[in-house]
Amino acid sequence: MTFAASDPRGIALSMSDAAFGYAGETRVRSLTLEVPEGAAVALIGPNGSGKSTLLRGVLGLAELTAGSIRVLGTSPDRARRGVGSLPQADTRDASLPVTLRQVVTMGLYRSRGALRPIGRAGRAAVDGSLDRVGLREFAGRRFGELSGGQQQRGILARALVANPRLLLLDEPFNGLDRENREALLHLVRELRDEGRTVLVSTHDLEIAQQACTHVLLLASGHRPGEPGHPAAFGPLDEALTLDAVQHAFQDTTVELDQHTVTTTRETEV
Ligand SMILES: Nc1ncnc2c1ncn2[C@@H]1O[C@H](COP(=O)(O)OP(=O)(O)OP(=O)(O)O)[C@@H](O)[C@H]1O
Repeated sequence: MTFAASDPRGIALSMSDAAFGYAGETRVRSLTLEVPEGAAVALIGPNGSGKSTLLRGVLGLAELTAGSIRVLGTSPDRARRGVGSLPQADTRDASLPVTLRQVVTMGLYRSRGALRPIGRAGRAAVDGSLDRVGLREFAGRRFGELSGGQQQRGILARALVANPRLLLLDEPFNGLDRENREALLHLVRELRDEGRTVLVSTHDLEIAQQACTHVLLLASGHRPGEPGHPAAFGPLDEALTLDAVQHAFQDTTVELDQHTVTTTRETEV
């Protein structure tokens, strides 16, 4: 199924001065943005700037400590059925004795409930999702025996199986070899072309340029422990400027348009 963008396009995600955090403590703040349906947003920022926290906020798993958020026209909790997510690789437990097919099938539980039989349509959705990431032949393998790149694609198949309108991918390119990276870039473009909305966090500006329509650059707080905040948001060619990158990546080296940019930390706050 595709979600062809109507004209004018719907808004998949909006935030108004939103802030997210844990136990009442804000970790990323001042988020005001509208993401049109069918956009692919690269979420870029240094370690600790709040990329994962923001993605968890969209899922309703991090606390909204200020402002407001609407996901697919409703609250994060109500929107969950329409949202697929790929958490960061280090948060997964690959030791469970389950097959790849079982892992992907878990992606259907949210929409059907774990106790209802999956049925023919569900099995077809699982097969389709495995085909999509090129892993159908590995369906019966134990998940923990697959390579890191294959596990990543397996989790992506789990995120896709319930036909989500919004996909949240947390650092999906980390640790991928060139072949897996190209396949994933291709898939992100394909999902976008189908009218789905994608938010993908990455440290890699090249990925943003190759697969995304929009960029949200996050900067760390001015002092250690302060929450991250946006340095820029908008269509890629407007928002991904050297100034914004320098603001976001203070005191680090990044690459933009094949140029290596070394930025220095501002002494003023
Ligand atoms: N579950 C949690 N409970 C409390 N604080 C947390 C939790 N998860 C993250 N944080 C804190 O929130 C801040 C932002 O972390 P977050 O993981 O969102 O950043 P990030 O930009 O995704 O970083 P990275 O690029 O390293 O993954 C950090 O100070 C981190 O210590």
